[in-house]
Amino acid sequence: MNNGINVNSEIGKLKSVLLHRPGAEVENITPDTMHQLLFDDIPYLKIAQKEHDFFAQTLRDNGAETVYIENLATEVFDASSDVKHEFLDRLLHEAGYRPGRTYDGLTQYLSSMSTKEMVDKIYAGVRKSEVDIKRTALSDMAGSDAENYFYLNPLPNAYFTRDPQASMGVGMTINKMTFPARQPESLITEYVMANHPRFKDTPIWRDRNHTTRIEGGDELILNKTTVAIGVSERTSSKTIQNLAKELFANPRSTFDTVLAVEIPHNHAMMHLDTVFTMINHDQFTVFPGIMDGAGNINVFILRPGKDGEVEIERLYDLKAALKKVLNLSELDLIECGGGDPIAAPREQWNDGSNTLAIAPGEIVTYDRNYVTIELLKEHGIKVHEILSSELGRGRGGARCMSQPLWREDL
Ligand SMILES: NC(=[NH2+])NCCC[C@H](N)C(=O)O
Repeated sequence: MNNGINVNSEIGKLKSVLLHRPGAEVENITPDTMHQLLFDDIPYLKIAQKEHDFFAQTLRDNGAETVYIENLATEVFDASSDVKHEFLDRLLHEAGYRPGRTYDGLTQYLSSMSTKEMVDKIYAGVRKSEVDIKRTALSDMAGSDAENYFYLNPLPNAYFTRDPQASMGVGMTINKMTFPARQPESLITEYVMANHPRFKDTPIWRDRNHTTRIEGGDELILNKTTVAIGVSERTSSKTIQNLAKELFANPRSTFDTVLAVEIPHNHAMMHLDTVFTMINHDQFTVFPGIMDGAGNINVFILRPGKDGEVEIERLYDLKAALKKVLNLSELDLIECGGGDPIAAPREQWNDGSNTLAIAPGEIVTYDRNYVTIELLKEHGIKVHEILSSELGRGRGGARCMSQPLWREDL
């Protein structure tokens, strides 16, 4: 076991990774709620679990320890009932409950379970019909509260462990998520990071108690000194500048360059890693749809400036910007779907650009994106294919489903 965090690249050999096995929460999606829950369909849970287990086994077979966030949270709450009760209080507060009949009823209900059952229940969601709370207010009977079947909504996106936090060097960002559907996920991270002995003394570069947003799918570690961050539907430019300031100033951080990449703001490309991933020292996957007709895209290089300020250089060419920050004379951008006008968007939609590097030039990716896979192989990449019928319905691939905790340094 490797204690703490060590992630100084996207491609160093993967030694330890944080996962969440999809559970009952996935069966608490309905056609009425799926869009608000950020899903495009309702996965078949039994198959989604099989596919997820296959993914996890692939990572273990290749030398990575798989750590499940639900187990870390259970360990934390088992170790201290004070921490457990403080967490429940925060969770209920953030869901809008204040001490009173519903708050007390939910606290009692959740505390009566074993800790593991409680954690699983928090992911699954708590239905109104399963708790005995007298409901007498008008809002219980009329309006949108009455229409909602849940006291606590399910967290079906939790198997995309990439997003609520991001390992960066020896530290982490714990993220303020954009949509309410995902906000409790990073509260769980906060409690794990603050209380699990495994992460004692881990620096938190930025916590979730902010109004501006960032998500892990936008945070890519290019090397020990450089991160790329998407300006996206989920991550704001303000957050990026503030985080850059913190990374440049904090003596425990090794980062002195942030590359901000502006991508279209829409659901199919909600994070940078849905359109761009690093797979080798000088090789990347990229979805051509992020550039305009002339091949341009807004990229910004942020570096330490005078008096603790951040200096910003604007460029319009992703390749040129990457060469500059990585100090490379050549690099290989491999287009999703080979850049074909039909195959590229189809495979991007199914996370063809969302690859997880487990070593330099060696990746894990969904089997269904065969056009991209062929091309990757032609470019010398070693590909481990994983099953993808159900998992992809939540719009995330191998990178989204994994949060590296430890990579070997290059
Ligand atoms: N790193 C990623 N690209 N994660 C994908 C997350 C997908 C999830 N349904 C969401 O919308 O939040």
